Amino acid sequence: MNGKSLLIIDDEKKLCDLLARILELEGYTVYKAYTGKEGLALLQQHNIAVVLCDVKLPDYSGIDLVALIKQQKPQVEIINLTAYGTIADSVKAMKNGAYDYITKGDDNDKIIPLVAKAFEAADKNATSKTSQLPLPKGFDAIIGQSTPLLEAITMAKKVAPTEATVLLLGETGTGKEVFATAIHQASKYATSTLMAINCSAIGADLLESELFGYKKGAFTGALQDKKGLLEQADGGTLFLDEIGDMPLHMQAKILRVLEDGTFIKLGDLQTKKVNVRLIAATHKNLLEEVEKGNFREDLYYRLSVFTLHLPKLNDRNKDILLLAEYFIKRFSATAIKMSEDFQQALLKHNWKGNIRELKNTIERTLILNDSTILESNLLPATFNSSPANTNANLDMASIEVEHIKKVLQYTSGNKTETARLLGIGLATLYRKMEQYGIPKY
Ligand SMILES: Nc1ncnc2c1ncn2[C@@H]1O[C@H](COP(=O)(O)OP(=O)(O)OP(=O)(O)O)[C@@H](O)[C@H]1O
Repeated sequence: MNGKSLLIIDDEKKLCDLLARILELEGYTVYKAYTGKEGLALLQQHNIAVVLCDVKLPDYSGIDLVALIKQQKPQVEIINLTAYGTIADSVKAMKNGAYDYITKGDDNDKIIPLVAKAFEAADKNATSKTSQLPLPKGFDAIIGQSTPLLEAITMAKKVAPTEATVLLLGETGTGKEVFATAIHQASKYATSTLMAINCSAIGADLLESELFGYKKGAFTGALQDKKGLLEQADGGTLFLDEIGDMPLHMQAKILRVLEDGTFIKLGDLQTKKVNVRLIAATHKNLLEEVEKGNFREDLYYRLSVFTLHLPKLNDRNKDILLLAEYFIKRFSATAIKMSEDFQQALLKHNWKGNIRELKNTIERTLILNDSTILESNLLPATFNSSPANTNANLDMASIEVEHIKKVLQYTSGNKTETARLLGIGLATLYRKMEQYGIPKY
């Protein structure tokens, strides 16, 4: 036994048992589940680091399940098992954070090394949680000194100790979740938990059962009663990210929670009451969504009592270098400075992905960097307007190969993470790996 635990979720019992035997012989402790629900329950009960999961399960789509597992246990790595014809689904699942996928029957010899790699990545996830710098908490985690950001912080500090619902508006990567966490931590609800869910990441049915919970027998596969996030957050805060994507019928249920704290579990007849503070966020213009009929007007007015607008990074230029320095310290153990050119390139860039993009850019640059000074040539091509090396395509290709390999090594072969750091789509990464003959692991 190597003491490492994994979970196989597959409704094809024979295949599930066979895989379990193969992996047990490798020394893993293997848990088996034939439905998504059983799998989720086992994940809560045991210290499981890697999940092998069928893409098509009787009660869940594997794509939704990946998002859900990643949301509940971000350190866990998931390998999808696909049949021919469902590879497109697997690529979607990887976008939701799956580690990799493997074709059933065809790839048996690949399973063992892939599982070993996934365990390495899961270990890394677990340890990276405790990075060199102790992570600042609450409002201290919000880095920046620009006027629009300081104004947002002042407002957030005022509303935090109250019971008011807060609506956070801002483009992707502007720090809505960071603000929601800070508000929770500075509130009386901080003695209980902050539960968060992204309403756009999972399908409508799953979102409903995750939020409101269900009674045993409410639908096929509801084998036992399940508490929803609302109940789990009782006494604490529920953060509804991307609320603009919540289906209309669920908006009605959320409105009721806001009005009197009550809701009904799926398959239940009785009303439950909770004391939960709601924080919602969206990058959408909710008024426009109201006009289009996609968002309830009454919920909009209920939510927008206290609205906080988070500024785009380009509207807070003063913070770009401050944030860059902060991320350098977080990601690097040694003292590293930015050259003047590097700083200018950061200041001139159009940060469409806002702080998330800046954070990823710094992380990527540090991987490539071998010196104590970050130079602008380490930045992706979109940052440098200087004429590119026109010498030969071959050179560019070999640089690209080296770069992809370096990042793959850094992420222990995690393709989703690699694509994220490279700033390209997953399908593009796969295409490039195939084109350049870069081994999958
Ligand atoms: N002011 C800040 N100081 C330090 N880090 C920040 C700040 N704002 C955001 N970040 C970091 O940037 C990344 C994106 O932030 P966050 O997830 O809060 O954005 P978001 O607006 O919720 O994005 P999305 O709408 O895509 O969910 C996170 O890694 C977060 O830690």
